[in-house]
Amino acid sequence: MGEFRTLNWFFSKYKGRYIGGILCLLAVDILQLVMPRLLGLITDGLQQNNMTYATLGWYAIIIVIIAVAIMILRYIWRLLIVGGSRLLEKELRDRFFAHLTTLSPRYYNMHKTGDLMAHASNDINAIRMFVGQGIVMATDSLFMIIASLIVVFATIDWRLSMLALIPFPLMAASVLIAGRFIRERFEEVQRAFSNLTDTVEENFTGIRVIKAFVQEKAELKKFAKANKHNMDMNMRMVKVWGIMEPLMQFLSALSFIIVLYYGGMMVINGEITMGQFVSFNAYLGMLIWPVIAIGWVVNMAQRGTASMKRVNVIMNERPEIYDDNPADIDEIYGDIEYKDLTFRYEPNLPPALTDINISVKRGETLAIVGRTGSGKTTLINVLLRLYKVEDGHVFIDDTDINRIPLGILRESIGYVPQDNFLFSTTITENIAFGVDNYTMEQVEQAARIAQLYDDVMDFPDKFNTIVGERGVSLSGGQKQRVSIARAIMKDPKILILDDSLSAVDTDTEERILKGLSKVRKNRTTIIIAHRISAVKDADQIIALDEGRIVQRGTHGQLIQQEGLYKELYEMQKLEEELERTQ
Ligand SMILES: Nc1ncnc2c1ncn2[C@@H]1O[C@H](COP(=O)(O)OP(=O)(O)OP(=O)(O)O)[C@@H](O)[C@H]1O
Repeated sequence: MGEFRTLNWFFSKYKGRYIGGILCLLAVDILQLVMPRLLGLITDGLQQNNMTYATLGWYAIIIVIIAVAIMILRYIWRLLIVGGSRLLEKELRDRFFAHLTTLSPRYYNMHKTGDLMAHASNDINAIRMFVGQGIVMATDSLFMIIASLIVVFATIDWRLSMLALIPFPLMAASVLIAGRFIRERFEEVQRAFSNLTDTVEENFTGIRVIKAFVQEKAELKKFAKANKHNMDMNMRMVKVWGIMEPLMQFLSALSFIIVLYYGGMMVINGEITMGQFVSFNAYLGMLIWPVIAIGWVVNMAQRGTASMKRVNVIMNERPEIYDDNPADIDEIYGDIEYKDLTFRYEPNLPPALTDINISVKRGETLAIVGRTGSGKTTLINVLLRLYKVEDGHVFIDDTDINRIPLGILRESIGYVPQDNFLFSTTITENIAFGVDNYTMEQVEQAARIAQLYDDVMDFPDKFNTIVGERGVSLSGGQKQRVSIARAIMKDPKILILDDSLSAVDTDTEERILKGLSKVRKNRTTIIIAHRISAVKDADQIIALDEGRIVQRGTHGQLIQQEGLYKELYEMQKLEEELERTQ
């Protein structure tokens, strides 16, 4: 239960709500306890023939008043406590999500998104159930059990009470045991269902590949298998669930039989009155639910605690990259320097970058070329502080990158990543992502520079066109250009294009680069490209091979040298010629 200490902020914030709720709940319980007693009094009155119409009427009025009070108070505690648990769910999920956004990409490389989603839904649900229903059931059951036992033991007959209680431990134990089975099987059902939805989702996302490889039948088979597994798991669950109610009814019937037989004999022998017999039966009826509930609460508590533990582990994860001793900087200007940088993603992996030395002055353009996997993107990851580098190796404006406040650093960089992620919203919002105040002119201007404007004008809703999920309705080249427009829109001090011109033809590429150079005054630009045409005008070009800089210079200098750059250049010339002759 110590795990729930992390929720202290919540309970102290909503103390009043919980105390009020529990008081109402106890008031309902007390009122409920009065009912059987009234029934007993009425029975005795009727049996002893001393009941008048008027007293009967009074009893009826009292019962109605109690019933109305129970109804109102029950509604209030439900609002307070069940509503409170919904508040907890919301606030906990907000905190959880906010915390996840602070974690670095390395964390996400090591944890599956599906698992994080499961924590955000299933675990937070389990915590909500325990903090809402669990607290209610525990308070309610314990109070009802103790209070009804005291009443029956004290006011009716202790021997009858003892006998009637014989099946109760059996009931609690079977709920507890069955509950464990149910929980296990329920988890299997959830896993089967998430497997089923994963299969469907993957099919929808990959529908083009599936069709192109004529895999519809194979996929149908896979789906049928997942669907059957889902049903089997549900059947296993139904088998345990199905036995619960009949078993409970049987065990409680045993209790009633004991009372009927033994209690009946006591009435015949005059040891208890008819009224006591009737109210005993009513108390017994009231005890059954709390006893069953105790079993449920124990299960709920176990589940809630396990979930709380898992959520706590994630919440205690310290962001690897954060502002520690930040320099007093308001803006950056764009001088970039890498000094003797050797970088590994993980200590046990070979270095992705070795002995890197680069110096770019503000306003200059640096181009990076190299074969796939040579470390180009890694250079950018380090500059964006997406991964941690040691102090003393990467500088912006002569300040160590680790001391530049993250917010300022990332606001000052316009980054067009390799995988152009678009949100399922309008083109305008995709372009203006990350900019709070903007005008349509700015959006249009960014689209013009990115050579996207004409394409957008051809769409029926122009800039209000909604981009389908992950931008399916746009071509690869259009998506790249939306991404470029997004980076331009930020008017950044440093613009980074990571292989962002690969899906456009060379003419468009040239126009984009020209447009960029016009607005590039004092802006440092880094272009990563596979095509020489994209990099030939850069102030300096570096060629990377297996994480090392193997060549550096301008286009003019590099094509004079034997080496990687010239190889790439020759190869591309050959490709172009081949294309022309085809
Ligand atoms: N998150 C990561 N964890 C571990 N290793 C990584 C990670 N990202 C990249 N690497 C490795 O680092 C090396 C350089 O990768 P990088 O992405 O920088 O190459 P690249 O030159 O940008 O390649 P491409 O042109 O294909 O994008 C590769 O060997 C890659 O496997």
